[in-house]
Formats: sequence, structure tokens, C-alpha cells
Amino acid sequence: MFPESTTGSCYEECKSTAEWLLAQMEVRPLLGIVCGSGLGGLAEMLKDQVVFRYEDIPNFPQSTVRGHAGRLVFGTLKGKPCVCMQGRFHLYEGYPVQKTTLPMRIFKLLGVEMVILTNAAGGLNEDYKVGDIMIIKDHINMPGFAGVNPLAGQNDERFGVRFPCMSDAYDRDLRQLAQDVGEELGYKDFLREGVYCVLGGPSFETIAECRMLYRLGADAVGMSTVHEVIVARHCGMRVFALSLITNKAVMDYNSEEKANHEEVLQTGKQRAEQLEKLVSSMVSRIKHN
Ligand SMILES: O=P(O)(O)O[C@@H]1C[C@H](O)[C@@H](CO)O1
Ligand code: HPA
Repeated sequence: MFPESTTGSCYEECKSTAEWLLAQMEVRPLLGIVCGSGLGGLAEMLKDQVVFRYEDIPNFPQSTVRGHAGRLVFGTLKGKPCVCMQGRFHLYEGYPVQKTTLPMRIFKLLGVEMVILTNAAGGLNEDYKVGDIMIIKDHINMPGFAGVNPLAGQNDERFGVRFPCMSDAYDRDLRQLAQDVGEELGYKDFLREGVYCVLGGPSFETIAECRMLYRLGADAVGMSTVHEVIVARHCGMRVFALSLITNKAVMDYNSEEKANHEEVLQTGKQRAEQLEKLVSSMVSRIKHN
């Protein structure tokens, strides 16, 4: 027997939620989008919207964080059928990791083939500036080192294999497409590619922690995305992910800077338009199988 907390995203539960959603509307999404803190405007790009509040969706967790509206938006983006999470779930909200990633399995059962995830993150890399957009090329699952992995517990082969590979988690072709589109849009000065490290939050990092993470190879630090990516890859969806560098991680004991959620949301507002343009231009060029 596996403990209760590992059963937060079982096949039957996900299937009944997916079937409930499919019965309410005609959209059959091929693309899933997850909006990070303050980046919910991405959902507004969808045409012919059908919107569900999380509280009305069976088995769905609730958003509790400012900047995460708690709405599942269906529609089309550049003519492609999409589902967009306007608000995601984080470990620090108190959900078991399996519950925070449940929407990825629901996406899969809705027919989604590819997921685009966004997040707000602190920049560890000394070359990064506030407002940079970082294409995620790899991740460090820090809670995973302590056994916090959304795939822990009994494996359901209907979703994927027991031991999924993660060295190819972030789709190389989609990363290249983002670079090409970014260059065409004139974003070269603020488009980066790097490694994202997830921590549990909700407290921001200490100076010593930031220094350590940078030395370990992380370019940005945040509190999300990685677990969703693990579950999305486990069930065979292609993944592309972006971090908006909303603040610089404090690395210097003489600094007076203090990380705060206001700054995170503010930077999100300032870069929203470019981030949306990058995502929508990519989507217009993505080919589905
Ligand atoms: O959902 P994301 O990862 O974008 O949210 C980040 C991490 C915390 O939830 C919050 C801190 O300001 O923003
Ligand atoms: N640390 C962790 N998560 C974050 C940060 C940060 O500096 N900025 C936005 N999300």
C-alpha cells in the first residue's frame, strides 16, 4: 500500500475530470499553457474562450496566491486549440506534490501534445538583468534530492514508465524555435538560455543559498515548473518552458535589496507584452503531428 499523499493524481480521478471538461465544450486542445506569477495575461490571447473557475472543476485544487487567478481557459491561439492555466499550484500552498501536478495529467487526457510553461524567477547568473526572459534548457529539482518527486509512489503505466529519462526534458527543437523567433522579434538583448532550480518556498532564498545554487550551476531560482515538467514528460508531452527574471537574487552581504512578491508581479506586467508575443509567434509556427 502507498500512503494517501501519493494518490493525489490517480488515473481515474484525472480521467473523470478530463471527461467532465470535454463534455462541457467542443474545444479539443493540442497545446497546454501554464501561466506563472503575474503572467496570466497569456490566457487573454486565446480567442473564442470557454472559461472554468478552478472551484467549479471536479478534483481540481484551488489557487491561493496573488497573481494566479484560478481559471482554466480554453480557446484558440493562432488557430491552434489550447487550454491555459491562469494560475498554478505550488508546494508551499500545502498541496502534496502529486496534487500540484495533477493538471498535467488532465491535459494529457484532454489530448494535449505539447506544454508551454512560464514562471517568475530570481536571476542568479550575474549577467542576467531584471526583465530578461530565460529559455529553460535544464533544471535542478532540489526538493527531489530529499525525495520530493511527483512520480514517487505507485507508478501507473497508463501514464508512463517507472523510470522516465529527464536528460531530454526541454525539447531542443522548441528551444531553437524560441531563439529564432526571439531574434526575429528583436529580443536578443534580453533573451537567455539557462538552468532553472526549484525550491519549496515560500520564503525567498538566503544570500548563502543563492551563492550555493549559482555555484551548483543554476542560472535562475523559483518555486514551480520542474514538477509539472517531470509529470508532463512522464506522460509523453513535449515541453517548452520560460522564466521571466523578475528580480535579481541577492548574492552580496552589502546589498540592501530584498526579494518580494510585489516586484515579481510588477516585472511581470512590464514584460507581459513581449512574453506574449514570443509565445504566440512560436505557437503560430509549431507543427503538430
Ligand atoms: O508560479 P511562479 O513560479 O511563477 O511563481 C513565483 C514563485 C512564487 O510562487 C512567487 C514568488 O513571488 O512567484
Ligand atoms: N526566488 C524564488 N522564487 C522566485 C523568485 C526568487 O527570487 N522570484 C520569483 N520567484
